[in-house]
Amino acid sequence: MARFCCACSPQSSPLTFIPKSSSNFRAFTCSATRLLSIRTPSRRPLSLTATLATVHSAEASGVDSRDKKLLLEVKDLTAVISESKQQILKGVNLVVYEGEVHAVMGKNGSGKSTFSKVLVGHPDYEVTGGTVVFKGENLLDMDPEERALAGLFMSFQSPVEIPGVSNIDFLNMAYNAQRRKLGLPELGPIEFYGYISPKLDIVNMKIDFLNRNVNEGFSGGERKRNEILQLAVLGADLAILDEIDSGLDIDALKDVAKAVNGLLTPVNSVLIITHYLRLLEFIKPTYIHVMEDGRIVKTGDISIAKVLEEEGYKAISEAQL
Ligand SMILES: Nc1ncnc2c1ncn2[C@@H]1O[C@H](COP(=O)(O)OP(=O)(O)OP(=O)(O)O)[C@@H](O)[C@H]1O
Repeated sequence: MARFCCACSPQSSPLTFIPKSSSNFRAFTCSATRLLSIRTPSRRPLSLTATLATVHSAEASGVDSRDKKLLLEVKDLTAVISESKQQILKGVNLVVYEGEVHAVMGKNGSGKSTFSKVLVGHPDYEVTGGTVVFKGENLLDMDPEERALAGLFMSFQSPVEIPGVSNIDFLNMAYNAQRRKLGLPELGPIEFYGYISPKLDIVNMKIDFLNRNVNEGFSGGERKRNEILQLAVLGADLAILDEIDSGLDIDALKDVAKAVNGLLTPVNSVLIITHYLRLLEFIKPTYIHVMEDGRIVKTGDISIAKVLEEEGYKAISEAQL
């Protein structure tokens, strides 16, 4: 089933709801506007060298990749900022199979969000090299809407507000746009209410949030829950969650992690961008990648996050020597 992240007007085809720039989340690219991861020498774990090897995901697990279906394959991806032509991604390689949870960690400014935005086709960035294959198709050939319809969902680091549009109307439109594309009948307001109501429990959100304008006046934590609600409504083969844990209190973090875990199936995958081990203790990642200066420089298991938490990124750099 094809899935996507957000949609626009009831008349328009479903469109990926992409903020124009990180600093101006009220500007959108589509007709949505109208709508509205070591060491210190003495403490280095024995297994560290193996853990920190830069390896292909399947090789890292020892799992025979023939048993799993390939979902996403990124090879030598390079990208620049469209306006300035400054290179941010300098050759990203990543392989995601169905049912896997990948976490991308890395210092501020290492390129994590840029990588995820490039995957969903954000216009702020221009791909200058490499390939991205998603479910056997060339992702880079698709516009953002097609990427969403192909099953890519992204929750942004700073979810946008949509003044004048209620959450339930927005989600209903998005869901119906998806159904139209699939040749399915649309759900009217009452049917959609029946569909979405149980999903509120997944993210522990009160029903009142459905009638409020999208993200308007929402606290940071409420915005993040709302993002996961969108994911629960629309579904995704690959959900990219950019710092879904930022600004969450402990209970909210657990709720969001539980919701994400509840949405995981053997055939879909999650790419989580995070700075903290605490989220990864709730959503157990299959692999952790460390991004540095626009490249994934390390791949391994949860122990990477543990070492990072204790010793910081210096440990990663030292381990490379
Ligand atoms: N649209 C843009 N315009 C100007 N600079 C940009 C733009 N997008 C990204 N950058 C720059 O690219 C670099 C990587 O940014 P990015 O947001 O991808 O980092 P990050 O690893 O996600 O950081 P953080 O952990 O702080 O969220 C940063 O130096 C950032 O300032």
